[in-house]
Amino acid sequence: MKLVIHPAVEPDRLAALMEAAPEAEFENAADEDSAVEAMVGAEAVLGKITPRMLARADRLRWVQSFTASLEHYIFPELVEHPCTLTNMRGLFGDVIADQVMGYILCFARNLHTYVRHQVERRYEPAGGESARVSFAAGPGTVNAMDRATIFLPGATMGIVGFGAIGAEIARRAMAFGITVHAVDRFPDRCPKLEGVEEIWSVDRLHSLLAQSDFVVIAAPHTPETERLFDARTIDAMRRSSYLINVGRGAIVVLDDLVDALREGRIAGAALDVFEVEPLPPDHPLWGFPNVIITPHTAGYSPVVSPRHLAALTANLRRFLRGEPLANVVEKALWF
Ligand SMILES: NC(=O)C1=CN([C@@H]2O[C@H](COP(=O)(O)OP(=O)(O)OC[C@H]3O[C@@H](n4cnc5c(N)ncnc54)[C@H](O)[C@@H]3O)[C@@H](O)[C@H]2O)C=CC1
Ligand SMILES: O=C(O)C(=O)CO
Repeated sequence: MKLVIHPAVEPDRLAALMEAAPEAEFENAADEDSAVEAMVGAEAVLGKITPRMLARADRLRWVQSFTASLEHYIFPELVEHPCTLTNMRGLFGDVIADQVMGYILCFARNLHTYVRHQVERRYEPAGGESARVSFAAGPGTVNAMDRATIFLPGATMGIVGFGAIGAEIARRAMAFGITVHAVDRFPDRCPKLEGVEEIWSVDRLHSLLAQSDFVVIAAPHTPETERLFDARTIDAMRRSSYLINVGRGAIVVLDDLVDALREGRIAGAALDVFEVEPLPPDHPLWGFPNVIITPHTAGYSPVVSPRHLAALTANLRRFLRGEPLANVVEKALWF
């Protein structure tokens, strides 16, 4: 059986795939032209298939993407084609959830502000010296402390997209005492997690936003989620709440977010993904002290590469044995 890998993987990865499927013939295609050449007779593509590759396919039955998200993979002919498409959902849940809790702890305890202060050798409470607490100073000072911090066991989180990542975020948030709600395209298919208040359908997004101190986007970029967080949606959030996006950049309209931040219509944001990546150096988002920017690295961890290879080889074995594949996606939902 012939399989095309595109783009080509490292020799150690190829060796692991060959070991998992000694009976298969692998074409580790260095570029699109060689991948197109190799498509005749190929029954599977591991990685990215392009329209030119698909046009040459005569025996294709399976495409396994190397990523969880599919917006750069999917095109009309692939949606129409009878091959099965599988993705890499589920590899990143715990890793990305740790990063989300990192953002939340920064906002709750002002750690991002103190890191900036440290660069300036500035020994001062977030919110200025007037926010320093002295219990001898009488009423009012405690209010200043209240304004500068968030007590997590009293906080609420709204998760948009309650899949593998969303569920792990919820698990950690609940361990900090945060009350968690969510919306999802398919509430009935979501992981069942004790303690999560409710998982609503997406038509209740605005109710979710109205009651959340932290709004976390962990959904894919699909036609339904593209530009979902525009000015109208952002305005449904509380003025005191923070927007966190670890899903995909195209879900949040950055110009609208910048306007909301400028006008104090939300408290801040933490973003790992952007409409345009890399985020240009002159983008206004860089200038906000209440914004944390990470360069699409929320999924980085030493555990991810071994998990990726294990998921790939496991699905490859299933395919060769004719067993049902893991992480089959409904192509039409993505286009
Ligand atoms: N920042 C990063 O480095 C990474 C980001 N991601 C992003 O996270 C996304 C989710 O990954 P997983 O949790 O592993 O996938 P998953 O498939 O387990 O979860 C996605 C969830 O979003 C839901 N969903 C789909 N359309 C929706 C909509 N219109 N509104 C609300 N929910 C909707 C799905 O029903 C599903 O429950 C990926 O598609 C990718 O875009 C994934 C890996 C790394
Ligand atoms: O797999 C994905 O979708 C990613 O974003 C990996 O970083």
